[in-house]
Amino acid sequence: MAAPEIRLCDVTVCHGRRPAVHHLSGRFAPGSLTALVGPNGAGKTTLLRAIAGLHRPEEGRIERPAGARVALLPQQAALDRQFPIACLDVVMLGLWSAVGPFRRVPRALRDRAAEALAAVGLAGFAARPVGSLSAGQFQRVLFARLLVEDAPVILLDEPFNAVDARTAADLLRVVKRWHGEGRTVVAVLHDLDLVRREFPETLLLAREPIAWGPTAEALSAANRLRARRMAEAWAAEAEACPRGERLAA
Ligand SMILES: Nc1ncnc2c1ncn2[C@@H]1O[C@H](COP(=O)(O)OP(=O)(O)OP(=O)(O)O)[C@@H](O)[C@H]1O
Repeated sequence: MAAPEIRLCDVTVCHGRRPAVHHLSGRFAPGSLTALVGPNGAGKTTLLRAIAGLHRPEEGRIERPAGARVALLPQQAALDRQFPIACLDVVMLGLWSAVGPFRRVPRALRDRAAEALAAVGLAGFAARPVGSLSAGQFQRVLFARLLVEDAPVILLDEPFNAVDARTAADLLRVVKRWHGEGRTVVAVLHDLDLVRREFPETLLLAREPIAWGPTAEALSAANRLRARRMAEAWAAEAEACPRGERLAA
């Protein structure tokens, strides 16, 4: 799979006037596997949403080739599961770009969605309402949706949160398969041991970029300390500094 490059050019993303990501530059190389780490409130979710095109940067640019598809796995906590929808229907939501809105899903694609459920260990769950699933089972359904979406760029927001060790190991295998297929994968993670073991690249963010590169270097003790200090020092009411001011500094 030919994954596109994603380039961030001096990107600042705000909520209101407050920056969640401040003057970030760098690139996700095609086919790279990157952990996005940082303290709570460091801007990780906001950055993923901006890369997915759901939040426009106030300053700077996020460059990717026109038409390059990006799939996003949101945090489970951000999703409402109390609506009457079956597992297979959730998986088929990943087909909307192939099928189009309000169109009947062709048989072959329905079969593909059922195969994706089986691939994440949920064969026989097609008709189960998602409200009846455990957190780990629901995460498997969301991974099945990503499987059918088949995007060259995959963004995962805390993919192993609230799942047990076996589910995490199964889902990690899926992530590694995507990486092996040449897709570009970015995952927000808090488990630094897991990051060191499994993720070759790391972007350490504390609203300001702290480090971006090979994981061992990015997660050095000095960088982690700098990230913690930056997070503690950031005033909640601080506003973004304009680019010109920054360049002059
Ligand atoms: N919808 C919103 N409206 C206003 N402020 C927001 C909104 N979403 C996030 N923020 C603020 O932006 C900052 C970054 O939040 P974000 O969720 O991107 O951080 P995070 O690194 O993903 O945090 P965590 O590790 O806790 O999930 C925080 O100060 C947060 O309060």
